[in-house]
Amino acid sequence: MSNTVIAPSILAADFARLADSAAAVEGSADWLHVDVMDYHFVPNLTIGLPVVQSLRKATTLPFDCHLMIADPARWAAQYAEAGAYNVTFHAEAATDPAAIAKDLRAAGSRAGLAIDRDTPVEGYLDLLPHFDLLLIMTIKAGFGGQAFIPELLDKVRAARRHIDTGHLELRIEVDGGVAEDTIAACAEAGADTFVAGTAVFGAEDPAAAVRRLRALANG
Ligand SMILES: O=C(CO)[C@@H](O)[C@H](O)COP(=O)(O)O
Repeated sequence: MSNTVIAPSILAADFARLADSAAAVEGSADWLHVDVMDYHFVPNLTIGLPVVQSLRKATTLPFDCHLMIADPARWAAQYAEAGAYNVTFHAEAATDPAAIAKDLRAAGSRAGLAIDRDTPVEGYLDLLPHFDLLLIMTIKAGFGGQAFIPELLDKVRAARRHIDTGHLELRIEVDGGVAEDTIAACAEAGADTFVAGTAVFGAEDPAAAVRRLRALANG
């Protein structure tokens, strides 16, 4: 059975019709990726806890919340309490990532650690046993629709080696510019979890786009 997870990013959806956008990929997607940006950690502002709480009631898809926020120690567990399946925060914004991961698990979600474009992954590999997912950005965090940066797959390769050698149970997620022409390279590098915004919600048929991405990831 395939281990592949496809997580459409609602950043590329119509924000006036978020529930309809979620419904469009129910049955084809595995998770719904929810980008939370606070205009401090990144220069963009999207949605926060009240929207996540409301949207949680509107779809059965598990939420993969990606917190691009300056103070994850203060907010992350509240997304778990709001019903997120997975909550990922940025290594660059955390003074004690393992403590936040512990809080997330105690609050009932899985814990994810995100590494932005300019952050080497090596300094965080020893923390991975505290996490369920490692998100490696394949763009600079902050905006959808950017061009995929293939050089960043070296971080995926390094993380995959470390995870497999250490027999760790951890997903590797890639996010940014993941599309039909880039997803196979991400899978080959060792990613098993794929965020795609424009490639899904920019397509005429989002569910068909998810199916195509899954087929390409699975080779
Ligand atoms: O976290 C982010 C942006 O910072 C992403 O989740 C984007 O939403 C990906 O969008 P596409 O590159 O797939 O359009």
